[in-house]
Amino acid sequence: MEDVKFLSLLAKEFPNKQSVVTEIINLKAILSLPKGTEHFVSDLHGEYDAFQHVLRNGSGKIKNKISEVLGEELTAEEQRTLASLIYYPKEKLALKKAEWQTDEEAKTWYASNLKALVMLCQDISSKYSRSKVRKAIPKEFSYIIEELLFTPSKHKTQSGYYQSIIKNVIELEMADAFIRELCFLIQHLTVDHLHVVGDIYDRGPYPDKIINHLQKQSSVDVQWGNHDILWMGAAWGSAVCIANVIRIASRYNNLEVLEEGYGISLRNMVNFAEKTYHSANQQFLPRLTKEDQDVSVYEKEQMGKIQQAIAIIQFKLEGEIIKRRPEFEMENRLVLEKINYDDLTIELEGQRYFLDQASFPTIDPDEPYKLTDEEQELVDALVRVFTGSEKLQAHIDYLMQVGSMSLVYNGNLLYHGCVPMTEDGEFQSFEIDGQAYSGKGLFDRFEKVLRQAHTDKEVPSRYLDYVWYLWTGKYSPLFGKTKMTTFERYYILEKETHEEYKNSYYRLRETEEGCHAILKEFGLEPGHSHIINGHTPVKEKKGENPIKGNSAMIVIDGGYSKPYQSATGIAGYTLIYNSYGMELAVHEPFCGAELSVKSERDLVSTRRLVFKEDKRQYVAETDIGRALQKQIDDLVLLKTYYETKQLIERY
Ligand SMILES: O=P(O)(O)OC[C@H]1O[C@](O)(COP(=O)(O)O)[C@@H](O)[C@@H]1O
Ligand SMILES: [Mn+2]
Repeated sequence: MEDVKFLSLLAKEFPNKQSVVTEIINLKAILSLPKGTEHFVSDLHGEYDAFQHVLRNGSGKIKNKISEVLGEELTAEEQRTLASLIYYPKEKLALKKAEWQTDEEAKTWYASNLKALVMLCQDISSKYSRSKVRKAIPKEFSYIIEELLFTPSKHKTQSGYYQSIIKNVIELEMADAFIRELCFLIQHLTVDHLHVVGDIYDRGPYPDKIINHLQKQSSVDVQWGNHDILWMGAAWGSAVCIANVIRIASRYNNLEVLEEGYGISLRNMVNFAEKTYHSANQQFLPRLTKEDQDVSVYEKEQMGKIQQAIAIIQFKLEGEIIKRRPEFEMENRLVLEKINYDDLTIELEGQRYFLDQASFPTIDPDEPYKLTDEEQELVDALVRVFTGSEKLQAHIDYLMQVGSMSLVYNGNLLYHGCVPMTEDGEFQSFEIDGQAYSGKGLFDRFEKVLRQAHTDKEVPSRYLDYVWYLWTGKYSPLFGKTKMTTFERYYILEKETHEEYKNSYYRLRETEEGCHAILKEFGLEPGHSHIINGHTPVKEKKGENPIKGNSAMIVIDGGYSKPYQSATGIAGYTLIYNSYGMELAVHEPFCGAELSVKSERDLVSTRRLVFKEDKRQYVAETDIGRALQKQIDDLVLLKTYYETKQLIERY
């Protein structure tokens, strides 16, 4: 019965045998195209410019293509110049223009570069169906680009057809705009699908711009990271998530993203901090990068006071949650009640520590977690502005739409943090609403929790406590450490108290056995499948290897976050998976678009092969291919139906 219903629906779209046959031919042609290129990035942490750069050069893939297609016609230097033109067409054209002495020189340059771009575009687009390429071509030049890409080239080349189009583009002074569009088309077509393995937010200046950019891309998915969760919770009205968001923004001199990016005024916050804290403890001063040289002493002090004021609010709000949620087992984070407010010391795990530069003007030692009236007012107002920011809501809605806790895509498993494990390699269980979950089940249950908190957003959802747990709880698949020692790092000089011990997962993932157990848990066959993991910066400098478990896992924490680059020694990794196999690209710190264009460096230092396919992969072997095959099977059924009907009608 269901089948009949389905076929009659399908028949509405394909009303006769001819239309069915045409569609089957079309779909079968797509199945025989090479598998599209997947690009994996992670831990972008607001570094929009560096992220843009990686997208523009396709993690080094564009340079590869140039050498493949034009290696015999262009010198190495010419190839570098062409690559840099493709990454930054506007900037490169401006530089070139300043170099030309005569019109002739300009014309020759335009002619040869346009020819090279067209050849490249032809090659790259040959991997896609015509309709897909057509959708990617900018309207303004669609006719010319389609002519150049789709007309069989042999005799057109001979007859001077291409040359004539190119000549006219130059003479009609359309060359600049045309070059720009061709370059963007090449960038766009080089990668078919983008995976963002979490942590778009925090530490860097422009997470909002990253999301704006992702929204414009056609094929993207996101695996939520712990920092993204914080912003989700904040958008849904979790006061404790809001406090963390503001604390981290002031810690990294990024309050602008709140004020300008999301229209969230912090005026009351600033006033409160200035009035309540007379000077900032050194540990609360912002962590600045090279770009922040012009921040004045006054501004630093002010950010320090904000960080301090909001950190205390955060510790109080955390205390309330920990008390009402004993199942979170976070009593060790009830720090404010462990303080001796007379001599400013704290007892942690049987040891007494002095609190450095501490002052707690808003804490009542008898009720340390109680917000003062002023703090309460401030928090209520912040919840109103966060939940009222349309832009923030739109960005978080988008993350909910394209995101998930984990993803299985073309046989690979993607997630940001970890699959919590016990010391002896079992999947760690955690109770949600009184029921225990572990492994994949835990991921799925947490995803449900988040979707519930998202739809509940009119009333502060009771699930918000779990949203915060995902940020910081010891069995959170997005955190993966025993505790977050924020308090200790602000107030205690003894470094041993700052230690955050990693879940056994991080030891077990080094082994093939550990990785295989995870793959199986998520329904994948060890062997061909890989785990793509973000979250922990790989310290290359100390000899750590991003490829783990005998190549079953690749950790691609991008290391985009500038303050973390001194620890990793590089600017992180990205991964490319195309029809020939999987390759890891190692990036150098981004030096800014201007310098990159001038020096013609693409900043991909090395590439490492993760694995090579035995034979080239085609769309038929991908998830999309399998879905298309299912459509073909249905259409074949419909075709048989039309044929049978014809026969019956005939006799
Ligand atoms: O470097 P900061 O700003 O002090 O942040 C450190 C905190 O960030 C975390 O590493 C979480 O952030 P990541 O997801 O980027 O690792 C915590 O474990 C740690 O307490
Ligand atoms: Mn993370």
